[in-house]
Amino acid sequence: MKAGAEGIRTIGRRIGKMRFAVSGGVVQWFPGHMFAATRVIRERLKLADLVIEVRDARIPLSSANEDLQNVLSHKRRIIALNKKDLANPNMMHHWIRSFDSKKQDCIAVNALSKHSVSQLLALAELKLKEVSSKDTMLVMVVGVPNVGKSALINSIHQIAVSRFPVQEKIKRATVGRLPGVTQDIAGFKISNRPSIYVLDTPGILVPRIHDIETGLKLALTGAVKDSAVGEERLAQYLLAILNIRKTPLHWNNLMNSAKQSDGSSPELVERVSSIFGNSFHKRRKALDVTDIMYVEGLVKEVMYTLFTTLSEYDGDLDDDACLESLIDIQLMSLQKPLKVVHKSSEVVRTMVSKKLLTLFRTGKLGPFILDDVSEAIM
Ligand SMILES: Nc1nc2c(ncn2[C@@H]2O[C@H](COP(=O)(O)OP(=O)(O)OP(=O)(O)O)[C@@H](O)[C@H]2O)c(=O)[nH]1
Repeated sequence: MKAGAEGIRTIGRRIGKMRFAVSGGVVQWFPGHMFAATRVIRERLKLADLVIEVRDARIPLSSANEDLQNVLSHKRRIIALNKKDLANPNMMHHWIRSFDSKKQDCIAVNALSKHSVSQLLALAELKLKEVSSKDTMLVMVVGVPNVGKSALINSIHQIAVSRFPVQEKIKRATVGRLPGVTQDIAGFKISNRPSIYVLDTPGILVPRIHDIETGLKLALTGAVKDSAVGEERLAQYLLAILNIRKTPLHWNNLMNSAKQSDGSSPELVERVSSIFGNSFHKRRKALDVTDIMYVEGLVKEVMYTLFTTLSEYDGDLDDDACLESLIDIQLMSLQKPLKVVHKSSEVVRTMVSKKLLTLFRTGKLGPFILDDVSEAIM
């Protein structure tokens, strides 16, 4: 196996030209309601004293909405890089520094953690108090689909209720010139003197897909529906990234023990035990072979399969055709650890792809950041 050292940007350019990427054309997925929502957001933004723009920490650049960047950059704005638990912390550090250097407030958050969301709210309060002497201020949450806006609003709601048990929701005058579009704006109170309210309905922005790679990234992280791209194409993209970055080679802690594995289902407990050593037996007793152990074993098997297929591959990975052939081998080899059984190889590839995507999206394959910080613009 040979592969040159490549930066993420070069990887992106290269992948964008590969057969699986080009074959389906540029990713397009713009449900009509999103365009209407963007119009409403533009109107509402006029009322907001501060905007929390939620982006996916795994794609800090690709999850921005370009159409509104002009408007947003003239507002007081905090960029919340959400799902930080799924993002590589070292690379995240570089991203935060990059935003800082452009005087853009930015914070990495986990919308599912109240502690993390409290930190975001503290920053929002600080920013508002610094610059405004108004008695009542409004914070608006916006972001492209699936970045965690609702999860964030839910956590904010819980924090708001714990601070102000009897929540007074505020009402504002009709917003927007369009008939039938949201008449009132309601929010959760998070602070007194000044009164700060966070609008309870997040704004959904249309992601801007300029190239194939951006589309694939948005789909891989869930901002664009899988069906707009196709699961297999997405899995091929994911495998291309993993192989070019040589990520499976870093999973080498599994190498020795898992070599004895044969991949058959009844052997799972023994194989997992060989990977985890004695600690597995202790945990297994305590948990009585729970689903968690099953998934952990499965993940280790997947990692080991990707590790062996990559390390044993003797083609030149700088060559696109070789990389594609490795990806093909891997998609078929993953059938066993992912326990996919079907007569049709097409169905097998789709099912393997779906399961692999789930592992990636739930962070089971480790934390990632797919965007290149050197391309950062706001
Ligand atoms: N791991 C992780 N998952 C998160 C986080 N925030 C949200 N999620 C998950 O991401 C998925 C999407 O979250 P939502 O809050 O529905 O995202 P949204 O931006 O409101 O999505 P739309 O309604 O499509 O615009 C859900 O499964 C959440 O549980 C986070 O910080 N970490």
